[in-house]
Amino acid sequence: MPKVLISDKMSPKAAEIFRARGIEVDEITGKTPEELKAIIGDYDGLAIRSSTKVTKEILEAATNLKVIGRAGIGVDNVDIPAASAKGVVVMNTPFGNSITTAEHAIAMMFALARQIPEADASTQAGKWEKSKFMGVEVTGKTLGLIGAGNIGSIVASRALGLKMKVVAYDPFLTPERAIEMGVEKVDLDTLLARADFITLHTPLTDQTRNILSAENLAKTRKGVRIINCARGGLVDEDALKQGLDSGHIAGAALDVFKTEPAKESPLFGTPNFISTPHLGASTSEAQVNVAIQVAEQLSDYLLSGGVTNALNMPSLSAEEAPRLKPYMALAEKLGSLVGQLAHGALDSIAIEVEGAAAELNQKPITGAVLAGLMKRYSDTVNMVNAPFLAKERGLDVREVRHEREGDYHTLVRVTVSTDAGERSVAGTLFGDAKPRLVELFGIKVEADLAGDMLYIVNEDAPGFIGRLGTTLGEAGINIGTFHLGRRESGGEAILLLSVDHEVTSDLIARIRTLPGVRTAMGLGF
Ligand SMILES: NC(=O)C1=CN([C@@H]2O[C@H](COP(=O)(O)OP(=O)(O)OC[C@H]3O[C@@H](n4cnc5c(N)ncnc54)[C@H](O)[C@@H]3O)[C@@H](O)[C@H]2O)C=CC1
Ligand SMILES: O=C(O)CCC(=O)C(=O)O
Repeated sequence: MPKVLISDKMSPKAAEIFRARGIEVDEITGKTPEELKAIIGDYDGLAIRSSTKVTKEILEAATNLKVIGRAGIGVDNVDIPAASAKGVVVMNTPFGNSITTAEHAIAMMFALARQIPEADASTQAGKWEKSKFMGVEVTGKTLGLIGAGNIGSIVASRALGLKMKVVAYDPFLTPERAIEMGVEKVDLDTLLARADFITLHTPLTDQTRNILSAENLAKTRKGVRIINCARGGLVDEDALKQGLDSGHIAGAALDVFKTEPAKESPLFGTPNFISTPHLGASTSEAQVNVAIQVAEQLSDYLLSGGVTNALNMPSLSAEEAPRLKPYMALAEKLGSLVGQLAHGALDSIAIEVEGAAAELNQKPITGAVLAGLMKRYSDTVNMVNAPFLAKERGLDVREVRHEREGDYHTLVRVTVSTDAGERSVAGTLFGDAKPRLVELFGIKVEADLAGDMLYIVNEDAPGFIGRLGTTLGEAGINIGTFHLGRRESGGEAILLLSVDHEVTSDLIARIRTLPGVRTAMGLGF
C-alpha cells in the first residue's frame, strides 16, 4: 500500500481522500529540514503547501518518493530539476486557489485606496481621525497588471467590473487574448508610466525577479499604489520603502515577502504600507479545492500511473494509464534492447508508433523507451527523468506517428543512430497486453524480452544449433525459449534465447569460438 506524508497544514479532505482510496497517510507538519530528512525515506508521496522546502538534500533522503503534490500554484519551494533528476513527478493544482488569490489582490487594492487597516487601528484606538483618512476611488483608474495568466485574468475581470481601465504587461499574452480579456496589452515602461495601481501576478523566475526594481519603481507615476500577492522577490523591498517614505508611492500592499516567514522588515510600520502573511490562497473554499485536487492527483499517480498537472512530465489521465501500461512495458523493453545492442556514442533516437499505438498519447511511450535506453547510464532512471537525462546528453529525440496499420495492428519501432550506424527494433502487443519483439535490425523475429537472454548472430548453416545446445548444456545452462530469425536461407541468422541462468563472460567467450558465430552477447530485462 503506498504511503503519503502531508507535511504542511492542509484541509482534512486530503487525508480523507487518501484513506478512502486505500493509501496510508501521515500528517506530520512543522518539521525542521533535518527532521523531514529523517522520515521522508518512508514515503511514496509527499503533499505540501508552501512551508515545506523540498530541497536537493531532502530529495536525496527520499529513497522511495515517486511524487510531490503542491496544494497550490507556486512550486518555488520545490527543487524541480533535482526532483526530475531523481525521477520524482512534481504536480501542482493550478486553478484551485486562483479566484481566492485574485480576490485577495482586489481586497488589498481597496484596503490601499481607503487606508482601511490604518483607519481601523486608529478608530479602535479611540482616535476618530475622520479628516486624516482621505481615500481615492478606483472607478476610472488604470490598473497595471504584470502577469496576465489565470490569476491576473481574474483580477482583470473584477477590475473591469469595478469600471477600471486595465493595461497588462505579459510577454506571453497574445493580442487576441488581450482583446478577449478586455485589457490593453502594453510594454512594461508604458504600464509603469500609466498605472494608478500596479498588481503583480507572475511566478518568480530569473526574468521576473526584481521586476519592480528601484529603477522601474522610479518610472511609475507619482501616487502609484502597488500590490503583490504573487511572490516575494518580484519587488525590491528596500526601494519600495524609499518610495513610500518619499511619498512617490502612495501605498503598497504585500502578501508575500522575499524572505518568509517575514517576522521583521524595514517596511513594517511605514505609513501606507499594509501586509498579510501570505494569505492569498487562504479561504476555506480554496483550501478545500486544492486539498481535494492534490489528494486525487497523488492517488491517481500512485495507484494507476495517471498524471495530471505535472510540471516535469506530460499529463496522462487515469483512464489512459491502464491502456498505456502494456505499451510502456513494451517501450521500456525495446529501449533497453536497443540500448544494450547499439555500439558507439548515441546521437539520435526515433520512436515511431503505428496502427493502434498511434491513437495513444505518445509522450509516456517516449519516456518509457528513453528510460529503457538510459538504464545503462543510470540506476535511478525512470520515465520522468529519462527525457531530462537524454537532453543533458544531447540526444536528439524524434517522435513519429503512422496512423495506418502495417503487418501488426499495433507497433512501436525504436531506431537509434550512433557513430557506428543505425539500429532499429520493433515490437507489438499480443492479445493487446503481451509485449513481443517482432523485428530486430530488419530481421523478423518473434521473442519475449524477459529475464536473462542470449543474443547470437551467426551464419545460417546446418549443425550450428546442435553445437550451441551442447555448449550450453556443458555450461549447465537451461534454455527457456528459443527464437530464430534470418534474412534468407544460408544468410545471417539471429538467435535470441531466454536462459535460466545469468550469462557469464566465460560462456560468451566459448560461444564466440563456435564456427559461424559473428556476435554473441548476454542481455538482461
Ligand atoms: N499569494 C498567494 O497565496 C498565491 C500566490 N500565487 C502566485 O501567483 C502566481 C501567478 O499564478 P497564476 O496566475 O495561476 O499563474 P499563471 O502561470 O497562470 O500566470 C502567470 C503569468 O505570468 C506571465 N509571465 C511570466 N513571465 C513573465 C514576465 N517576465 N513578465 C510578465 N509576465 C510574465 C505568464 O505569461 C503567465 O501569463 C503564481 O506563480 C504564484 O507564485 C498563486 C496562488 C496563491
Ligand atoms: O498554500 C498557500 O497558502 C500559498 C499558496 C501559494 O502561494 C500558491 O498557491 O502559489
